Amino acid sequence: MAMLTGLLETPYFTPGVCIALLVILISSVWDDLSTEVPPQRSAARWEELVESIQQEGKGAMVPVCTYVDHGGGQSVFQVMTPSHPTIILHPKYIDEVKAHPDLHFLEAIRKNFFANRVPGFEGFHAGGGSEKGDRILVDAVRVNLTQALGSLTTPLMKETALTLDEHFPPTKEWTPYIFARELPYAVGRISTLIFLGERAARNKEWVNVAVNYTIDAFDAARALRMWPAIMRPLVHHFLPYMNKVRAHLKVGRAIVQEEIERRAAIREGRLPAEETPHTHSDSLDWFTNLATRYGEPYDLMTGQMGLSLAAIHTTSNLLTNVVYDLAAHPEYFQPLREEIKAVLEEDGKLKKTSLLKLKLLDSILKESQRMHPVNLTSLIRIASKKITLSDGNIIPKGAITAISAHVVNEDESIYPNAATYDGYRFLKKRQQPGHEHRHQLVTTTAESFGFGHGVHACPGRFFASNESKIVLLQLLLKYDWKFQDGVTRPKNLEFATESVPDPTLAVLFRAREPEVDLGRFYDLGV
Ligand code: HEM
Repeated sequence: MAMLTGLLETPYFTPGVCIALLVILISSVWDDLSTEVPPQRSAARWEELVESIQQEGKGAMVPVCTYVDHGGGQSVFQVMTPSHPTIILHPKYIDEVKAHPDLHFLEAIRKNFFANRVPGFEGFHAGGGSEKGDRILVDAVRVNLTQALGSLTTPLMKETALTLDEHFPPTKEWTPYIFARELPYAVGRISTLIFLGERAARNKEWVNVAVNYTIDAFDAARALRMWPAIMRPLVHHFLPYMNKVRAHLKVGRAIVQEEIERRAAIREGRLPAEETPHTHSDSLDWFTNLATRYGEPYDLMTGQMGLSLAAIHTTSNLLTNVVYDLAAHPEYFQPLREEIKAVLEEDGKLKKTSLLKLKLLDSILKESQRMHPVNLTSLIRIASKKITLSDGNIIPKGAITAISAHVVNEDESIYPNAATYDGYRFLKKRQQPGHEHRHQLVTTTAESFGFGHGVHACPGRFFASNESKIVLLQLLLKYDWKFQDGVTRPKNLEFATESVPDPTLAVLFRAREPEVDLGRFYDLGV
């Protein structure tokens, strides 16, 4: 006690404590400090970005593709993105990167989203950082979801029909919809049916969280990056965007918890089984089983947010690009409808294999993805060691890297007339002997990596493909759509590495009589 009193009385005590606290603070944010983008170079809020990009000359960020085009043929160079300096690699390195043991995908995401140091970004760190924890989300999607696809086509067909009727009520008159803004809620509902069951899918509060957590978390990250790293542990408490993100998590957690408890009550006989619309095993079951198998604790709620982050806006982005591309090329409507009609009539019901037969639809999706990938780079990684590439180029330890996608997507030797939209492009490629499977939407290669490539290639792409085809086949049979008079296919908004279809454009929709009675393919009476 006397020693403690003596210590408190020394003139070194207060400065010593202050220095110790400063050291703790600096070391806790050192990772961010060491690679900080100066706040004035950080991107503004999303709405401001859209506005600034639309008013030419005020762009807050220069798109990465500008650097690639003007990079003087360099195959490795560094750019500032809103989050970190990023080393952009030419696609010729893709085979070296795709399975490199010292280049890590989830670590890169963790770094971009403050490594779980700021409450609110838990959805980006669903696995908690352990190897087994991280595998739970990936395996749930790669194994459980993909294996279930065969039994999911009918529920997807039904939910899509109900969802489209709600979000795009069919009318005889041409009706304008801001499609890009409305679609994420439709995709959010349809995806939730598969991830979390019917009750959550029909719960608007949940769909709102699932859709807006992603948007607000990206905004919050941008807002937080406007502050120097050393200030972030303090300012995050006061930023309105951060509070919004944390509010989403709170609402989402309550809904997931209620669903968990409801299912437990049914299992234990406290609620009658018939009250549950839980018709198929879903991510709550998959996560729980995998967590038990791997002996790893797992937060089911953050797993859900991880799924929403990965699935909703990526799929909506692809579908919006297809809708814009088809509005610009209405000559594809008829052949697509004929293909769908032929397959539905031949199969009598929509099977997983029916979707494989929709080869023109597959080609159309892949062409839109080629011309408008969701990200202008792919295979984003962080180097855990200094890496020397095969040609001697060096990636320093701790650097974030990404492969430029548009160099390949616009390569005339791979895609002749690359700047011209050709909905038949991949169908024709598949017609070459031996190439039947090489050019499907879900196939990733060194020439087509909109879903990534290699060990981290998107495990959700089989589901995304099926879901997209089901939404499109219903849109095509039930509606005509077009741009308003004088409007042409809007250019996507590109900033840093992101590419987003114009989120403000009104597309005109009008109901039509489907060639096939779609009611036969699902039972809306349930
Ligand atoms: C059109 C829709 C989609 C696109 C364009 C897309 C794209 C991607 C890309 C580019 C990656 C990173 C791959 C890499 O770096 O090598 C990725 C990873 C991932 N995606 Fe998707 N994705 C889509 C839909 C989905 C869906 C629907 C799900 C879930 C059901 C999903 C779950 C995941 C997961 C869990 C990862 C992480 C993989 C890992 O850690 O190894 N994605 N996705």
